[in-house]
Amino acid sequence: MASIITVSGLTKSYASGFQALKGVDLEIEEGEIFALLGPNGAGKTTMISIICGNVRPTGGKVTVAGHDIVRDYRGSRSAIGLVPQELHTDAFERVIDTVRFSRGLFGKPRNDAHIEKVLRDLSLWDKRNSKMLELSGGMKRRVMIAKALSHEPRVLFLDEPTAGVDVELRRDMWKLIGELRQTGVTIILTTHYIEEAEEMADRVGVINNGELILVEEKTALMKKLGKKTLTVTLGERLERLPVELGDWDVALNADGCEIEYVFDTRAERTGVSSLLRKLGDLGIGYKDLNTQQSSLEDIFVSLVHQEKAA
Ligand SMILES: Nc1ncnc2c1ncn2[C@@H]1O[C@H](COP(=O)(O)OP(=O)(O)OP(=O)(O)O)[C@@H](O)[C@H]1O
Repeated sequence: MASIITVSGLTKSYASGFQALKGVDLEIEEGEIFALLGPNGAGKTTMISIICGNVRPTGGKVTVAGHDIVRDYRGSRSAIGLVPQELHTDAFERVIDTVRFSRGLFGKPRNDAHIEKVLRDLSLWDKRNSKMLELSGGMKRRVMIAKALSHEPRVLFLDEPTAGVDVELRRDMWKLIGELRQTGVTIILTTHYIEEAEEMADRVGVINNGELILVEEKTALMKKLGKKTLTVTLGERLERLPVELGDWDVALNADGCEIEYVFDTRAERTGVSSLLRKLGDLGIGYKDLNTQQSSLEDIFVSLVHQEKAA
């Protein structure tokens, strides 16, 4: 698939001398949902701000829809819709006016049909004449997305789209973002919520300390780096783990009714069959076996941890 954003050798040193980005290379494919993960201060906002033309890079090159972000700022910026973290709109402005106004900022002619489509897609059409102060928090967030989509961008940046919202609203937002992708827009989101990336992203990038330490298809990433946990539901409750199981990374859980064994799926010998044999030898019966892939969160924590150790 064609790239809609190309980032090569991107560096950023702030006036303080702090190097926030240390040579980032990244290609974003048209139509994908890309999640950028990273701990606080990793460089996510710096990178997005550079791509959107709000912060000047120190070195490297970025193009958006074929436009160089420095030499052709207007061309690249008009291909981008940015939904910032903070909600800022005039409390007394009507929904439809604030969305129309955003379109006007890009010098685009009025297009009522497009504005109506955006508001309908975001379930805001019924609220078009409401003042901003009359809306719930979730609706206000949707208005920010409507504003970002008002000038028909090809790429939508969402900076922590669900920061500080309740679980239900977060799920609504995920559904909405999934629906937006059906319209063909490329979506890049930053998030601290790993389950957000796990739920929605096609690819995941992990940035740490100004470096992109990993970019991978989400499913491949979870398979490749994942560990699995085998849960053995015991026939009878155990008081304690037999010493004979000391060779395996096992724990006794669920009040003595389950043994959990964490193993590396990539290992030549996972230890699963020998563990089960050993249980048989010890006369420990089981009722059920279940394996579970480790979450993106486990993978992320271990990646960042490895980097720190290195
Ligand atoms: N204007 C600035 N001047 C100096 N340093 C800055 C400036 N803006 C950001 N930084 C530093 O650059 C680093 C990266 O910041 P950035 O905001 O890009 O991180 P982030 O990954 O978005 O973090 P968070 O998840 O906390 O928003 C941080 O150490 C930050 O203190």
